[in-house]
Amino acid sequence: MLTVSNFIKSYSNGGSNGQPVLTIPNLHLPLGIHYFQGGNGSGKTTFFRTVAGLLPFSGEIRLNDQYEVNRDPEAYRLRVNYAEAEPLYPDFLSARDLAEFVGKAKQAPAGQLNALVDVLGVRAFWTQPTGTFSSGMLKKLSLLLALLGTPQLVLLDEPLTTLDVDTAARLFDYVRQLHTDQGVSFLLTSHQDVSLTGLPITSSWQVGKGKIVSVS
Ligand SMILES: Nc1ncnc2c1ncn2[C@@H]1O[C@H](COP(=O)(O)OP(=O)(O)OP(=O)(O)O)[C@@H](O)[C@H]1O
Repeated sequence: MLTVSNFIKSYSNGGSNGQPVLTIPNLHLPLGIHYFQGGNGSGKTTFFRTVAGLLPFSGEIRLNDQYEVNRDPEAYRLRVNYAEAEPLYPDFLSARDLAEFVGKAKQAPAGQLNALVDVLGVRAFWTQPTGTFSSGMLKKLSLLLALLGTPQLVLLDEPLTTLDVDTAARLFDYVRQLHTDQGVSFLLTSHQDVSLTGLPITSSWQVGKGKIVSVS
């Protein structure tokens, strides 16, 4: 499903003293739900943001042996969605403004947005400016945006953080269904016990010391 090769990511602004934050000679993730763990500052968000096509890097990231993130950016980004660990949006935009915009860009099927509004429980603050949102409300919105369209891969960075228990249960039921019925793959990070999601984890990975290694 996802192949990463000859990957080197450094920040050019002097972060990590200009040393690579992550080096990945070769990583192949089959269709599935893959869990990435690691301490603060180990590189999980850097990895997810790069796989989402948001950060420059050296190397190749290819989806389904077909779409390379830099060579086929439109096709790739139509198929790979990302929910940030700590989402931030322009204060004056409402959940509806953002969802309608992203829904169009991601070619969301008819009726999908309405269903996701119920899964994530965002109807109560649908037209409110995001500048007034609590951290949990922002999290729900970011998860909703990441599920719009027909992605083949969804990256969920810390989906458990700040999410209330009932919403988390509905979200992970929905994720399980997408995986089982439509073959959607997921990458997850969590500082909490990932078994709380109830999801079948295909593989686990440890991020640290500039590398990603398999956890058996
Ligand atoms: N925009 C940036 N500019 C420079 N350095 C950065 C930037 N973002 C992250 N880093 C550095 O990259 C390294 C990895 O950070 P990253 O945010 O990927 O870690 P993380 O595993 O997601 O951490 P956490 O669990 O705390 O969220 C850290 O050394 C951090 O200082």
